[in-house]
Amino acid sequence: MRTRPCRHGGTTPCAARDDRPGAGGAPQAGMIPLDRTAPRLAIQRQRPILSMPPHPARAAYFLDFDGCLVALARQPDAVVVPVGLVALLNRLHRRAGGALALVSGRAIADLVGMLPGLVVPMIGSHGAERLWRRGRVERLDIDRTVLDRAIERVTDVARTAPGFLVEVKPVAVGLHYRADPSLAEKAGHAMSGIAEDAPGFHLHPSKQLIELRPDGVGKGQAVAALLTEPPFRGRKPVVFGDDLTDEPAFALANRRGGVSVKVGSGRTAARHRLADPSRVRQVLSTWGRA
Ligand SMILES: O=P(O)(O)OC[C@H]1O[C@H](O[C@H]2O[C@H](CO)[C@@H](O)[C@H](O)[C@H]2O)[C@H](O)[C@@H](O)[C@@H]1O
Repeated sequence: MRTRPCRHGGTTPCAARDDRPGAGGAPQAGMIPLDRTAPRLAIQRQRPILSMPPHPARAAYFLDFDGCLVALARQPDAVVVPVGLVALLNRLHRRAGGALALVSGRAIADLVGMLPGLVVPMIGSHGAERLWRRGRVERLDIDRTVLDRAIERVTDVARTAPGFLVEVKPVAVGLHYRADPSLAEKAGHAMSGIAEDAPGFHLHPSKQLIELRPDGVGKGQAVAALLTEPPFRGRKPVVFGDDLTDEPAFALANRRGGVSVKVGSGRTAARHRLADPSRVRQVLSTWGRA
């Protein structure tokens, strides 16, 4: 294993790879299966997103980060935040009367570090963390002993191949294999074994990453909870995301008569699709000025 640490405590060399579900994000042996109930890709039935943008006074925006607002990178700390992204988000947040939140799988500390000056509420670690106002992170209580033991074991697995990278979060741990997608199956088996000895946690497959995260968290629940509180309450959810973790939030937006937007290719329950993060930023920028 190479010993260049990433900011999350992991080590590995990485290279950008294909991120379509099925190209590393698809279930591998030992991994949680994809949601088979999600509709097949049906671009022709998806509506153009700008035809009827929701009025910012009636919308509540929930925005995913990696692969949605910013392009995916070879490893978590190699992501490039485009100039103007923070200003764009702050502007739309203002236009929406504060009803805009980042909803990410990342740790909040990571998001805060990458987005200096951002004033919007944040959901982190797939819903296990929340930053309502800058400076105070609410975090789910977990069994620290269980997680620490799992982190040790995931780190041991990562030592077996240079293509692995461990991401340690305050309440979760992830094993990345973007540098070597052929490690998907090995990662799946190893993480399944670790999850068996981690009561209170479950596996969550992501893009060339498998995470062990606390039970009961997910973006669907996180968005539903925010929608019970002002300034989100009573508004139509507008959800943007690119990954499996975003699907429950898409489904919620659909149920509540909101807008769901999948970024990139792959099966989804979302009713709209945009090609990539640069299109997402264009659309949000237009909405922020409208
Ligand atoms: O919910 P998100 O904001 O999309 O976060 C999901 C995970 O994103 C990060 O991993 C992904 O992006 C990395 C950087 O582009 C990439 O190297 C990796 O392969 C992707 O899986 C992040 O590191 C995770 O903590 C998030 O859960």
